[in-house]
Amino acid sequence: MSDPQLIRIGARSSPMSLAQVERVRAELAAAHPGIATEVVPFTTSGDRWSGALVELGGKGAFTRELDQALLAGTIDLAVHCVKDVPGDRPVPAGTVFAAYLKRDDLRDALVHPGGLSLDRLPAGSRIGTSSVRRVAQLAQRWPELEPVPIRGNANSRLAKLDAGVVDALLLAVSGLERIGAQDRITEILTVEQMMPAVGSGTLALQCRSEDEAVVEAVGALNDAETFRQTTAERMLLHVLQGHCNSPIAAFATTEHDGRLSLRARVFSADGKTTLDAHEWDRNALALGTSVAATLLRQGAHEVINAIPH
Ligand SMILES: NCc1[nH]cc(CCC(=O)O)c1CC(=O)O
Repeated sequence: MSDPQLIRIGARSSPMSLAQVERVRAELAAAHPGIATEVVPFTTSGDRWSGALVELGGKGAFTRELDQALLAGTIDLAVHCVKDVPGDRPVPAGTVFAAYLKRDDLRDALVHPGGLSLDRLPAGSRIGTSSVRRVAQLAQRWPELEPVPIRGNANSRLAKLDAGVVDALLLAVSGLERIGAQDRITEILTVEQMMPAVGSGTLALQCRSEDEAVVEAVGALNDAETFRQTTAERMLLHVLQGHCNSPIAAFATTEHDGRLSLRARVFSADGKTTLDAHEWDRNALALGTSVAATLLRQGAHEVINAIPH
């Protein structure tokens, strides 16, 4: 099949999103020097709304408008953080994830202007994060710290931190690297301290399924191990059927012998209950299903449904 001449890429206008699109353009240019790319800017409902995301009426606040533009044919490619893609339902009909880029750092980081770590922060320190997963893990390990809801893109959160609205921020290492703010990191949290969300650090490239030339061209950017890991993580999320307020953490890695390892935790909102599972398998779908089943046997549905949503 012949290469498409032009690929129009839909991008949210935040600095992080634009950096992600520039990475995609660079990788596409290296793989297919003959294909031109064009960036089509978007503002999604998740970007416009500064309140709690749960009030936006369902998941996909950062992906819905891009899905619609893809299906309407005004763009050919959407770049998503896998972390922002709802996991309890299939990818929208008529679209396909044609590639997962090689995963970046999947850990979370603390940004504290005074340079302290979470263990050293004084009691009552206000930690800016709206992630139920991070809030539950803060409550579990650092109950004396005070999570404070904060929204907006990472740059605006850093500006709020500098203005003294909060004392510190929890943000993804990969996101801070993408906006060139890695020098603001004061502590990188271990996966044991702060288990990452499904899809952390991974970008997915979404195309129209019928657009075979684009699917094939974009497929050249796929990283095979990231694909396996993401498949296992998203299968777990699909089987657990979490809602948008579910504190679920999970990450897959590839062992030296080629098997996948998948660790997952489900937390109660107050962090007092933690369900934990860790299994290995060569088959990503079987592994995601099995780890989810283990968590369900431990009572994951009860823990998930006890949280208002
Ligand atoms: N929730 C928003 C979001 N979605 C993806 C990233 C960063 C990149 C990633 O983890 O893949 C972020 C910011 C953050 O959590 O700090």
